[in-house]
Amino acid sequence: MSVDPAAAQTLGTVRIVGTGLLGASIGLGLRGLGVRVLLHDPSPTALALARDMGAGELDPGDEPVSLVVVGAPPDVTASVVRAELAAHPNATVTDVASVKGGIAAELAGAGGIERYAGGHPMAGRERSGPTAARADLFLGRPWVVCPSSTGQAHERTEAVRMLAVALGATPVFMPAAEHDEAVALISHVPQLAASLVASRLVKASDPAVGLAGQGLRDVTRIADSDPMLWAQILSANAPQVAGVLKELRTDLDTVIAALDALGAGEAVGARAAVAQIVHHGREGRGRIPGKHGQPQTRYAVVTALLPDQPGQLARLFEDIGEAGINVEEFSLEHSPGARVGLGSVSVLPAAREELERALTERGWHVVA
Ligand SMILES: NC(=O)C1=CN([C@@H]2O[C@H](COP(=O)(O)OP(=O)(O)OC[C@H]3O[C@@H](n4cnc5c(N)ncnc54)[C@H](O)[C@@H]3O)[C@@H](O)[C@H]2O)C=CC1
Ligand SMILES: O=C(O)C(=O)Cc1ccc(O)cc1
Repeated sequence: MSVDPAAAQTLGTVRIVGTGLLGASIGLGLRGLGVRVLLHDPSPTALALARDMGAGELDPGDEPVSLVVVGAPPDVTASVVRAELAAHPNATVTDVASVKGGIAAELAGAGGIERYAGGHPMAGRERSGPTAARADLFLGRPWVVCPSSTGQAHERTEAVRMLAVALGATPVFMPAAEHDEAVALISHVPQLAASLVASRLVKASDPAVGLAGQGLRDVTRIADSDPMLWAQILSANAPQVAGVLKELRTDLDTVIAALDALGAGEAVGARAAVAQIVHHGREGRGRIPGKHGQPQTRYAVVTALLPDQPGQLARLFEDIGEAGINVEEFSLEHSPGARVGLGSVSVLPAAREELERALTERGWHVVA
């Protein structure tokens, strides 16, 4: 999946209201395709940062726009959409809020509602604000489009579909209620599960936490998310999320009962119950689209062992630079007290072999 300059050309001038992670990422992606992007945010800092990052220009306020994208927090999205519909009487207005049903209900009967089609790119990060924005955030990701009525004019939903296609996403048309049920299961409960598991660590002993490996990091990655944003998302989708959690509670009760039985020595059937949960988990994970349930790989990752000594990171980057390879992303995994860290260098897939060879030649231990 790649960006689509032809789709971008159909968009006309795009106004982005709310220039945080999502708004600035959309701006960056569209600017890269030559679209005129006008930015607005009540926070002067968020606005200036998005402009400085190249997400668009400050909206002078007197230019006609074809499409307005609202990237504001969920709890103000409906009122911002309403104001944008009124201020831009010919524009299509869309938003990117994570929950759609409440916004659709709040907007029922609003002036110009026939020009609004909600959206939700299924792409994000655990960081917020324009400095976390990236033009390639939406590549290969679903982008849900929720028409505001069954008979909505094609040109309105088409404008939102083209926005998604331009940014390399896959548009998926879905009614708001169906969307909200789905995201409770695939996004909101996983967020809570990550937060609940990570919360168990707060009072854990240092030696226990020191044993942490990649499994714990994988399971808790999104526990780093913004509490304010998630309080809004979870409250906007409360009944749907609670429904999934109740099913989860039934499963939890089954595992707890089995483990209690094992602990008490009355173990007939208990091992089977535990194995069944793990088996079902494998079955469920197998249903996640993408290779082995992983998100589509944009970059190849080469991991090198880094001795825990001053200057090693600088030496690694110098060696990569000398090899003429561009680093797209970098992460360092290092457990306190460990004598080595793992430096993961993300590069374009075509550069992977060359990087492995260059690092090995320069004495680095590249981890398979
Ligand atoms: N963070 C994520 O991973 C994802 C978030 N979303 C949705 O995208 C929307 C934006 O989220 P983020 O970009 O992560 O948040 P963010 O916190 O990075 O950005 C939100 C921006 O909206 C601005 N804002 C606040 N009140 C406003 C108002 N009344 N009018 C206009 N702008 C206002 C803020 O100043 C800030 O710059 C939310 O509705 C969220 O549900 C959707 C997909 C993924
Ligand atoms: O980081 C991830 O994997 C996410 O799933 C991020 C995310 C957060 C909120 C959304 O509404 C959509 C996507």
